[in-house]
Amino acid sequence: MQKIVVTGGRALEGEVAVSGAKNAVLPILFASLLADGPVEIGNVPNLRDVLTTARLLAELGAGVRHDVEAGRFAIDPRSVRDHVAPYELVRTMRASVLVLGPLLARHGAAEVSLPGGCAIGSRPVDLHIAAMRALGAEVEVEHGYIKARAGRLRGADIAFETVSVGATENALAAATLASGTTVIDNAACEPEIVDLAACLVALGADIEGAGTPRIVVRGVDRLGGGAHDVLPDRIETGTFLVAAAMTGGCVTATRARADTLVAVLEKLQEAGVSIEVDGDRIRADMRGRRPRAVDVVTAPHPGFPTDMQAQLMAMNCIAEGRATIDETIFENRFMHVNELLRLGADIAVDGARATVAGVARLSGAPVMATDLRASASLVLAGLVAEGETSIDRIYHLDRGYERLERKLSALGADIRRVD
Ligand SMILES: CC(=O)N[C@H]1[C@@H](OP(=O)(O)OP(=O)(O)OC[C@H]2O[C@@H](n3ccc(=O)[nH]c3=O)[C@H](O)[C@@H]2O)O[C@H](CO)[C@@H](O)[C@@H]1O
Ligand SMILES: C=C(OP(=O)(O)O)C(=O)O
Repeated sequence: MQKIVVTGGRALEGEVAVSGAKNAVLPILFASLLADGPVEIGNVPNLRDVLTTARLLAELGAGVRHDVEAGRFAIDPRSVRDHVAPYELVRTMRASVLVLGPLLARHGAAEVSLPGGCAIGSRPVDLHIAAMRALGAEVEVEHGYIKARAGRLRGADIAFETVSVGATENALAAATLASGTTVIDNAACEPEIVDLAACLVALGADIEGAGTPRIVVRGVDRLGGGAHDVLPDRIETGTFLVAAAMTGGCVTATRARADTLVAVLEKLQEAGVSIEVDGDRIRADMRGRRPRAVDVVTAPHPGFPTDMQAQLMAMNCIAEGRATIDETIFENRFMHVNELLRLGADIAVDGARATVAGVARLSGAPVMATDLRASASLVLAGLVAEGETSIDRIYHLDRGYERLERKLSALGADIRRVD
């Protein structure tokens, strides 16, 4: 199994180009199933989750061409004949549940394996199912599968009791082909929802309010082919900026979107990082300084993203002072704590709150990645730990970061992937 080996101590300097957002490209690729013409998606990151999505789309019968180097995907959904998303694929990628709405709306049937729990929490799908039912589908859960059937879906009022990114995306996609109008209340406001809506509109959908808690979708009879470029990954961007803050370096993230990560930029400024935004470039300058510890409470957008929590915790581990981190989205998203402790961090966890006291130095050790952002936090800690840190199980990292070790190495890190 591959590992990443980092030797800490180098300040990162230079420019790094941000890839397309994992959490936007996955719902968008699934939503292409709604169209009855070819769909071209650009700025597609080369990630394990994207390859899994391509396999799932191909398994359903879609024509799929993936130009990895150009970051382009061409999908022809007209040849889709199957409507089953099998366990073997779904279990490796929770976002597979996003195939439910598009398949149901376009083909009147979908069987999607329950994604199951994962390291960060139980991750139920009750809100996805309730939304499909509200749109007129019959949905049963049996033998580990969500089995849904419908004639044409009917527009409905859907008020989510909890903000869910995925359930909002499934409801939004399905509603585009429903008869009549759908109003989604308490919708997630993440930038990836806005990007999905922009792609659907490019295919001919009629959507208003994406990015606000109320989305209105007027159903149309068909979606045609079209093209869309995926927005930059705000979590990857944030990870590079934290790397600059932790190593006392100066990094410019290019092809980035500062407006999608305001809460993260504010926290970095509070930690003492000088942030400059110039168009699609974000520069984090921390030369000659050590970060101050900052309190963080994760929340739905525009709050501080749970997907940056582990990285901020890594920063607090070597910051000056003590700070608390409250994880309010997922009940078990502190899997990185035990591994950071192995590197010499001082962290105490009490329920959903971690209290981190900054230490003057971390020391390298073998550690194990448990989930995607936990892996990123261990790489970040490794960048400043004395000696060598080797990170095992990096298939988690490859699910959501494109060639992270190459990008960090280009910024001057001593990091390599080994077999
Ligand atoms: C592919 C993708 O975009 N993944 C992101 C998406 O995950 P995902 O869409 O799975 O996360 P949700 O926004 O749905 O989850 C938010 C909360 O709602 C709960 N919930 C969710 C659905 C449901 O049917 N019932 C229910 O109770 C979850 O357990 C969680 O506590 O948003 C998360 C929160 O920003 C991010 O961490 C993930 O990176
Ligand atoms: C939790 C994440 O992703 P997923 O929902 O795909 O597991 C993430 O991107 O940090």
